Amino acid sequence: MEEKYESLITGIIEQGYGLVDDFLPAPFVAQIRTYLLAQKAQSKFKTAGIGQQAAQHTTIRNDQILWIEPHSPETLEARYQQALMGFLHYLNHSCYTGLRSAEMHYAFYDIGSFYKMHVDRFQHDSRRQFSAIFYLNENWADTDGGELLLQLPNGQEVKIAPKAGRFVCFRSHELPHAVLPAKRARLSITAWMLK
Ligand SMILES: O=C(O)CCC(=O)C(=O)O
Ligand SMILES: [Fe+2]
Repeated sequence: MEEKYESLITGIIEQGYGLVDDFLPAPFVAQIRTYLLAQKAQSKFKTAGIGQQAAQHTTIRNDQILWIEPHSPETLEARYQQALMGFLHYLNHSCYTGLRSAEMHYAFYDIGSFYKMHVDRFQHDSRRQFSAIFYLNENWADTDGGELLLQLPNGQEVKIAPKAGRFVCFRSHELPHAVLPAKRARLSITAWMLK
């Protein structure tokens, strides 16, 4: 994993975001995707909100989410948490980031769902330091939309397709970003590393 962690950090420092493909092996991605869909089928997802009161503003975002509990007893979730915490500890050792924990949820963007331009930090809570998104969508085509749109510090915009196994990370308070409307269901795990 170290090479992947290094490449993520270099990306964050040099261009404002890090991206690696095959963050975890494809069979794992397929399994956790199936698990997500099973949770969805059991109506465990809720329409996402905005801010700490989680008020619903479906003109800003209309995805559905399911929080993953810390230290999950579910093996698949524990494996993802292990990989993410590995990165968190690597960041602390190499960049003195002082991160303590992570919070994360599954996200399900149904056809037509989006999340308008925003930053990930709450107004009165600055604990969120890094945002990290792991995508679970096999055979995502350019025509499927649903890209993550990043507004980079240099003024450029980049569009990132939510392809299975892809992991993207950036500083939560620095980088405005949006999710463009998806033309097919778009599945992911979003995490925040907290101070
Ligand atoms: O799924 C993505 O690509 C980004 C999600 C996001 O910005 C968020 O949940 O805050
Ligand atoms: Fe976000």
